[in-house]
Amino acid sequence: MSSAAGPDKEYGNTVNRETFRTSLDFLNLESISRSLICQEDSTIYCLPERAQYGYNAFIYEADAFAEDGLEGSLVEHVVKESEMFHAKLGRFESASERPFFPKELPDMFLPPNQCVIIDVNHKMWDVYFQNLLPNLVKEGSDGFYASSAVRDANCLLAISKRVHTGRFFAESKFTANTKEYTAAIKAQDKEALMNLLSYPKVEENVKERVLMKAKKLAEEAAYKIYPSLVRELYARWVIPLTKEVQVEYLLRRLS
Ligand SMILES: O=C(O)C(=O)C[C@]1(C(=O)O)C=C[C@@H](O)C=C1
Repeated sequence: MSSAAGPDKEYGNTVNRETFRTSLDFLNLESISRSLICQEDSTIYCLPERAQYGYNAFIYEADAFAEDGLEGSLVEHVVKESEMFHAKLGRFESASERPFFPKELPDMFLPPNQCVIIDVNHKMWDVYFQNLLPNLVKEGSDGFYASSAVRDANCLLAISKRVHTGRFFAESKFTANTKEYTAAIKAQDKEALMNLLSYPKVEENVKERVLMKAKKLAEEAAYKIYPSLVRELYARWVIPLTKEVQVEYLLRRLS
C-alpha cells in the first residue's frame, strides 16, 4: 500500500466536521487559554521563516501580473488561492478562521448563517505590511519571491487565527458574568465592555511569555529576529486586536 493511503483513510474514518467544530470547548476559559498558547508558537515561529528573505518589493506590486491579465500582487494571489483551497476543506466554518478575501470565495464555501461574524482582517493586513514586515526583513530583493510570499501568507494566517480566537474568550466571559455584560451590551457601552474583559496582569504575562519564547528562538534559529519585535507585535497589535474582536462580538451578542 502506498504511504499516501494511510492518512487519507484515517481522515475519512475518524475525523468529521462535528469533531472539528467541537474540538475547542469554547465555554472553558482555561482551554481557550491553552489553545492561545499553542497559537503563540505558530505566530512566533513563522516570523524568522519570513525574515530569512529580503523585503522583495516586487511581490507587493499591485500590477505585477497585469500583462497576464491578473489583478493584484503576488502575495494577494498566494493568500487568495490558499483560501480557496482551505475553504473547500471547510476551514471557514470555524468562527476563529476568517478569510482575508471572502469576496473571492464562492458562497457555497462560507457558512450560511454563522451567528455573529467578527472580522478584523483588514486591520491585520495593514498592521502586517505597514508595521511588522518592514521591521522584520532586510531591505532589498534577493529573488526569493514565491518563498517570501508564501511566508507572508503563513504569518497572516497564524496571527489572524490568534486574534479571532478572541470571540471564544468573549463568549466565555459573557457566560461567566452574564448580568454585568448584559447591562453593558444593552447600553452598547464599548468602554465598559473593554474594562470588563481586560485583565492587565494576564496581558503582562502574555507579553513576557512571548518575549521569552522569542529570545529562546533567537538563540536557536538560523534566521534572526529581534525578540523585542515580537513583544511589541503582541503589545501594540495582537492583544489590542484580540480585545477589539471581543468587544465587537459582545456588542452584537444579544441581537
Ligand atoms: O486571556 C484572556 O482573557 C483574553 O481575553 C486574551 C487576552 C490576550 O489577547 O492575550 C486579551 C485580553 C485580556 O486582557 C487578556 C489576554
